[in-house]
Amino acid sequence: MEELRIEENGNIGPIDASRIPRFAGLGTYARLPRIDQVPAADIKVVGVPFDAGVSYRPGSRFGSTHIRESSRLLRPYNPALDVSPFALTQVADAGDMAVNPFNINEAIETIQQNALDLTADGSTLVTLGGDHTIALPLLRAAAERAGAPVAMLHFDAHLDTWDTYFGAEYTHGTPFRRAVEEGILDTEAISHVGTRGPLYGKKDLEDDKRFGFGIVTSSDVYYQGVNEIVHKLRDRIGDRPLYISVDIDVLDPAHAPGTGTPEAGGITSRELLEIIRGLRGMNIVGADIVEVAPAYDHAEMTGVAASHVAYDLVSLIADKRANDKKAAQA
Ligand SMILES: N=C(N)NCCCC(=O)O
Ligand SMILES: [Zn+2]
Ligand SMILES: [Zn+2]
Repeated sequence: MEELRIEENGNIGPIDASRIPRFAGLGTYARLPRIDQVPAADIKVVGVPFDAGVSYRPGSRFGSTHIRESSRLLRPYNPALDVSPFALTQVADAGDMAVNPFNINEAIETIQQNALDLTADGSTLVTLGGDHTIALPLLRAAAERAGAPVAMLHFDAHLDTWDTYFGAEYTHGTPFRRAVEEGILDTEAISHVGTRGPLYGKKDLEDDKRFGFGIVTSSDVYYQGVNEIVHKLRDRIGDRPLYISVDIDVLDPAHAPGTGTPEAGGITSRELLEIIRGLRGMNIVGADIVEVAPAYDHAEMTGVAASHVAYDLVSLIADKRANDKKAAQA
């Protein structure tokens, strides 16, 4: 069937939902073109269906597909930011990385290499996971492309700075300890947002602090509010190259039941989106949304939340790229 797409400023956008029902046809993220349907892309949405690093419920290998399927209702104009991301930049769906489900070390190598290949043209990646293990190779690639350690905002119920599970170093609970050890994070500008729930011991927090992480807990979001938190985060990060990692379990299980390690007392999807929107103008060099496990989802709640988080991240990146381009031409 012919794909009737919206085209603006020479950018090939989503299939037009006023001419082809949004529930029809094969699903890419936001019904955007595939990478092979555009000459070049500024922003690439890519899936990493990998969940061999999980400590509890499996299933986030199906997250990338679920987020795409839950993104059919997205529309091309983002009024919260006054941005039309797909008109400002060329955004495309780069499909899924083919990652070995039986060998974590090989999977990590593949993800890092694919991320480097995809960004060789200067484009920015927004990755749909997959479990949180994948953030490590994505961060390695982001730091290599930035030519320096990167700042990071990590939205999660969990610290993910634990050391090992069953002796394994590369798991979804350990990516950010490895990243600090590898020197790929700018430890002056790294923060968790939304953490909560029981830990193994007080030492978890002591270790985490020693690595340089700041913490904005889920309770802090409740008591301080979004504006104050955005202000503090912006201050800490400034214009450093910034990687954003969003574990969907940062949301309360009431907002995102479809995840592997749910914790009560989380932030709302509104709070998460508002904090993300508050990052407008920052130098985002890559982002991921991980830990969506559709077998535990209901009515696509988790998928819709994740697809909207990706949409606001794409909007921020598109806005910044368009403004930088304008400034360079002036
Ligand atoms: N990254 C996520 N979602 N969870 C980590 C939980 C590690 C644990 O089982 O203690
Ligand atoms: Zn988590
Ligand atoms: Zn996590």
